[in-house]
Amino acid sequence: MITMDDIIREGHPTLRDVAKEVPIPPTAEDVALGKEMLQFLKNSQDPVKAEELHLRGGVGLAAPQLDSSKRIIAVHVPSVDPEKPENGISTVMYNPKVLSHSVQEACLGEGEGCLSVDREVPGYVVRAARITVSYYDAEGEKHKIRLKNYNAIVVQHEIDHINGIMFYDHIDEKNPLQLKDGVLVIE
Ligand SMILES: CNC(=O)c1cccc(C)c1Nc1nc(N2CCN(c3ccccc3Cl)CC2)nc(N2CSC[C@H]2C(=O)NC)n1
Ligand code: NI
Repeated sequence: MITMDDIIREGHPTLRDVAKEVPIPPTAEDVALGKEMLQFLKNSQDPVKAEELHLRGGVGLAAPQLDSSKRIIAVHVPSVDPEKPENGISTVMYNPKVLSHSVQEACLGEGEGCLSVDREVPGYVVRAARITVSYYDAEGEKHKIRLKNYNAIVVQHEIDHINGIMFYDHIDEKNPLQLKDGVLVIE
């Protein structure tokens, strides 16, 4: 079971590597890793388990954060509206790829956090508001999905990880809290 001890922190060189594509269909090892990553996110959002296992809450995790330089990400974003479960996303993506994105940009109003960054880094992380992503699932089936708002932000944050990019690389150092016109602020 993955705990915080398995998550490498900023400064560890693997976080800056470009991760390698995994064979499709994924190997049994990569399927097991993906399952563990998703379970970690679910545990991290469960008040009892998070307390018991001292987990920081997360909605996304990338294999490089476990010192495994592979293009595998897990996202478990609960829908804010229980009546619309389809607004959340819970899946493991193998070799995810952003096929296209909106010109429109968006950011989280409260900035971004990362399980590999043990400090608050204030500032807006401006990303595409909508993306079209292709990826393979654990069975090796290809998917092509459109994401928007929070789901799009999270998947972009995790795909950054498999490209060696940290969220604060996107923050404007001079004006971290300045917003260009037209950037959608997601609360
Ligand atoms: C500096 N200000 C901030 O961090 C920040 C500050 C306020 C609000 C937000 C919204 C912020 N931002 C931010 N909050 C999150 N969570 C909110 C808490 N939540 C969670 C925690 C516990 C149980 C269940 C859950 Cl659901 C887990 C997710 N997650 C991310 N990111 C950036 S994209 C990948 C994603 C990630 O999983 N990071 C570990 N950013
Ligand atoms: Ni992160």
